Amino acid sequence: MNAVELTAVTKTYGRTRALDAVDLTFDRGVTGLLGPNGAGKTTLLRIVATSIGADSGDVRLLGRDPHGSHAELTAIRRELGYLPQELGYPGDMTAFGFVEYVAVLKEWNDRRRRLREVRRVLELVGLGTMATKRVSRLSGGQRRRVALAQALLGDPRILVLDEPTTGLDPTQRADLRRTLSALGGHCAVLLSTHQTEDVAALCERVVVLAGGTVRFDGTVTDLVATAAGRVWLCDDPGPDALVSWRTGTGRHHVVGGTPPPGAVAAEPTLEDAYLLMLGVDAHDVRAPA
Ligand SMILES: Nc1ncnc2c1ncn2[C@@H]1O[C@H](COP(=O)(O)OP(=O)(O)OP(=O)(O)O)[C@@H](O)[C@H]1O
Repeated sequence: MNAVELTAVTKTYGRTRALDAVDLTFDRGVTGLLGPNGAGKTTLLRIVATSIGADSGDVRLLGRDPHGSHAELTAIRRELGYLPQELGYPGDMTAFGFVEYVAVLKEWNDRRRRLREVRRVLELVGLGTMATKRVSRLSGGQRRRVALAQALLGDPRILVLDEPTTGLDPTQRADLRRTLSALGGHCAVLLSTHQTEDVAALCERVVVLAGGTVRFDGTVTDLVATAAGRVWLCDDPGPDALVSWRTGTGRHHVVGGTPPPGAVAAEPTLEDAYLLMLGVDAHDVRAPA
C-alpha cells in the first residue's frame, strides 16, 4: 500500500478543468511538484491534504477513504501535515500560541505532551528562541517557518507543502532541505515549488504538471537527461532558441534551437530540462472542461 494513491482524479472549477484524470502514487521520500502557474499543483495538494474533494476518481490516503466515515477522515488527518500556500494567523498570537492552537485543533488533548510537541516542532524549524514573539512581528521567512512548524506536528506520515521555500533566505532554505530530507526517510513528502534548484537539490522524484495533466514523472536525473545536447554557452543568443539570456560572464546561456557558431555544449540544469519539456506557452495548454 502506498501512502497516497490517486486514480483518475479530476477536479473542475466552473469551466476550468484544474486536474484531468490524474493517476499518481506517493510513498516514502521527497517528491517535487513542478508546473507553470495554473497547472493544478495547489488543487492536487489540497485534495491530498483532504482540504477539498475530487469531482471523480479515487483517492486513498494511508489505505483509507477520505470521503468515507468521519472517523476515517479523522484518522487520516492525524497522520497528515499540510502547509497551505497562504495561511492566515488569527489575532495577535505568538509563534508558540499559534502552533499550540493548531495542536489543540488536531486533538492533542494531553497538555504536557502538547506543549512538548509544540516546542519540538518550533526547534525543528529553528524558531526555538522566537517562540514568544508575536507572529505579526516576525519576518516573512520566519512566519513561513511558523506555518511549517504546525505542519510537522505529530511527525506526520504524509506531509503536503505548497511552496514551502517562499520567503526563506538561502540559509533557511538549506535548513529546510535538511529537515525535509530527514523526514523523507519515513514520510511521504510532497512539495510544490517554482524553484527548480530546490527540487534538484532535494527530491528523488519529480512530477511535472501542466494543464491539469502529468507531463513527467520520474527521477530528477532522468528529467535533466532529456535536455542533454540541447543547451549551449555562446557569444550570441541562439537564432531560434526556446529561451536564452546573457549571463554574468557575458556569454549567452542558450536553451533549445540550433547551436550558434562557436557554441560550446553546457551541462543542462533541471530548469533547462523543464523549460524544454513544457515550452514557453505550457500554461496555455488546458483540457476543456
Ligand atoms: N477556487 C477556485 N475557483 C475557480 N478556479 C480555480 C479555483 N482554484 C483554482 N482554480 C483554477 O484552477 C486552475 C489550477 O489552479 P491551481 O491553483 O491548482 O494551480 P497551481 O499550479 O497551483 O498554480 P500556481 O503555480 O499559480 O499556484 C487554474 O486555472 C485556476 O485559475
